[in-house]
Amino acid sequence: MTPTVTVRGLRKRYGHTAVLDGLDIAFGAGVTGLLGPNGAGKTTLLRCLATTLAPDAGELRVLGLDPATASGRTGVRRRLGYLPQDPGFYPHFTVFETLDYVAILKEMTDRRERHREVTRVLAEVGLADRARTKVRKLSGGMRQRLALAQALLDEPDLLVLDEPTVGLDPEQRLRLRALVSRLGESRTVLLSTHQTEDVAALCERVVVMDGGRILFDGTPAGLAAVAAGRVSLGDHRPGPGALFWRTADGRYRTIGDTPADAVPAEPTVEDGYLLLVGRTQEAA
Ligand SMILES: Nc1ncnc2c1ncn2[C@@H]1O[C@H](COP(=O)(O)OP(=O)(O)OP(=O)(O)O)[C@@H](O)[C@H]1O
Repeated sequence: MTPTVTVRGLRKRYGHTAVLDGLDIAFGAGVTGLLGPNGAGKTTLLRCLATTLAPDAGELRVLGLDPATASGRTGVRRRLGYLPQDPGFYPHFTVFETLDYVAILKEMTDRRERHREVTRVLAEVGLADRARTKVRKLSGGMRQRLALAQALLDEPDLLVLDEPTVGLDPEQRLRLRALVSRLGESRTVLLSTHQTEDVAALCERVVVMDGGRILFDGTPAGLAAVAAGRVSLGDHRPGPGALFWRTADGRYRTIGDTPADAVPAEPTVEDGYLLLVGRTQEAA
């Protein structure tokens, strides 16, 4: 892998809490998913890469540039598409005006070319028929698609997407998967999510973070394999302390020690993630 993004010894703390605790990692072309519980440090890492937050210590190289310098930050921003967790839009702008405004900030000076690009990204996210709608009239899922559209403007080399599937209906989620996987064929896409199905379906690499550290870095199949031999299906309710739920066919699916009458089941990415994160939370 030729790294597009390199992170060495990255540290960030708020007050006495170390949110990123000496992180070392590199990312190359393709789609990488970041998983981790609330507060794990995913957004903090993505914000450092997107140059909206300065780390306390450590080295970053993003697209060959150093975000610690003013010229490096400008260079990264020119080639970056960033979907922040909480994008602030002007409610009285229309969808088209919002994207046109971001495109101007991205230095797209030719009006005709810029409008063509806005039209293209609107079609990519299925909002072409909403171009004249005011942002305040959009549904939550439509607003999320608008946020994604602004990240796609001007074909960025690096896409940083913080929880891109939040609020999307199943059809739009599928559409986003198709779009992101296509982009990942030639670019670096980093996305954070709580949806293990999206990771399994879309990401060739998954990184699990907790407490500002990396717990796992590998393929979705490798993360599922963390739970190999520790997932089972049984007809009887497991004892207290077990992590289980009743499935649609009335059987009990248990993650962890196999109850006496249960049979092994195929582990999923979610099972591996739950075991990994559960173990560290028990140890904490
Ligand atoms: N501006 C801030 N001031 C103080 N603490 C902050 C700030 N931003 C983040 N934090 C804290 O840093 C920690 C990591 O937050 P971060 O948003 O990076 O986590 P996350 O993995 O993205 O979580 P989530 O899945 O909930 O989005 C949390 O404990 C959070 O409360």
